[in-house]
Amino acid sequence: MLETKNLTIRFGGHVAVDHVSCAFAPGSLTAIVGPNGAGKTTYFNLISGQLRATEGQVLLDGEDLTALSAPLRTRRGLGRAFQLTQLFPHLPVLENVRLAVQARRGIGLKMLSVWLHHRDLIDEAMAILAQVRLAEKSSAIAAALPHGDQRKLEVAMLIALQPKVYMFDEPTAGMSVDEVPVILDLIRELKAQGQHTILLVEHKMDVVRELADRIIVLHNGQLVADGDPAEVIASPVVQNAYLGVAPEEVAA
Ligand SMILES: Nc1ncnc2c1ncn2[C@@H]1O[C@H](COP(=O)(O)OP(=O)(O)OP(=O)(O)O)[C@@H](O)[C@H]1O
Repeated sequence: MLETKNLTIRFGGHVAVDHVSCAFAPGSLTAIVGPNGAGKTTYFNLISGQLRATEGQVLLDGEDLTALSAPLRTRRGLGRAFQLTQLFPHLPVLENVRLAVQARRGIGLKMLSVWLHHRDLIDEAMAILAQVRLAEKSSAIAAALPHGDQRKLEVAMLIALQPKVYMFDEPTAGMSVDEVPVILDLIRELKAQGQHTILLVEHKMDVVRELADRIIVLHNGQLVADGDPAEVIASPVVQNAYLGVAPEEVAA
C-alpha cells in the first residue's frame, strides 16, 4: 500500500501540494486529474523523490520513504517512467533494458558462468521488449528511436525493475494516434496482473474513464475529489475545476 500523509511542498509562499493524504492499494489504477498547475506533477515528484516535501510523509507498505533519495525509493519499489535523458541514449535499446534488469537483480550475483548470466539477462530483456512491442528494434540506438518507441522503451525499463508501484505521467503525450493504443494496452496488461499499484496523471478524460478504477482531483494543490470515475467526472467540483464549467451549469 502506497500512502501520502499530509504531503505538502511550498515554493516560497506558493503551496503547490497542500496536505494531500491518500492511500493507493495494490491492484488499483488511480488517475490523478486537475487543471494545469494543479500540482499533479509536483505530487508525483514528491512521491518518487525528485522533490523533498516541506511537510508530510510518503509510506510504502508502512515504511517511511520521505527521507530517501529517488534512487533508493526506486529500489524500495516505487517505479516512475524514465525520461530518455535518464537512460543511456547512445546505447542500443536492448542494452538499456539489460542494464535495468541487471540493476534490479544486483550486480554481485554469484553465477557459475558469466556467459550464462549474461545470456539470462538478455533473454529477460528481450522478453520485456517483446511485451512492449519493441523486439524488432532491439539493436537500434535509443536516442534514434521515434518518440512513440522512446515512450515504449521507458515502459520497458520500468517493467525491468519490477516495481510495486507504477507511476505514469501523461504516458501518451506527444504520441501519434496509432501509437496511443499500444501504451494503453501495456498499462491495461499491468493492471490485469492485479498486484501493482498504478498511478496515472492524464489529461485525456476518455483514457481516464476507460482505465481508472478511481480518480482523485487536485486543484490548487489540494485534494478536492476522490472516488469512482463516473461519479467524480460528473461531480460539480470537477466540472467546475477541471472542465471549466460553472457548478450551476452542471446542475442545470
Ligand atoms: N520547482 C518549482 N519552483 C516553483 N514553483 C513550482 C516548481 N514546480 C512547480 N511549481 C509550481 O507548482 C504548481 C503546480 O505545478 P505542477 O507542474 O505540479 O502542476 P500540474 O498539475 O502537473 O500541471 P500540468 O497539468 O500543466 O502539468 C504550479 O503553480 C507551478 O508553477
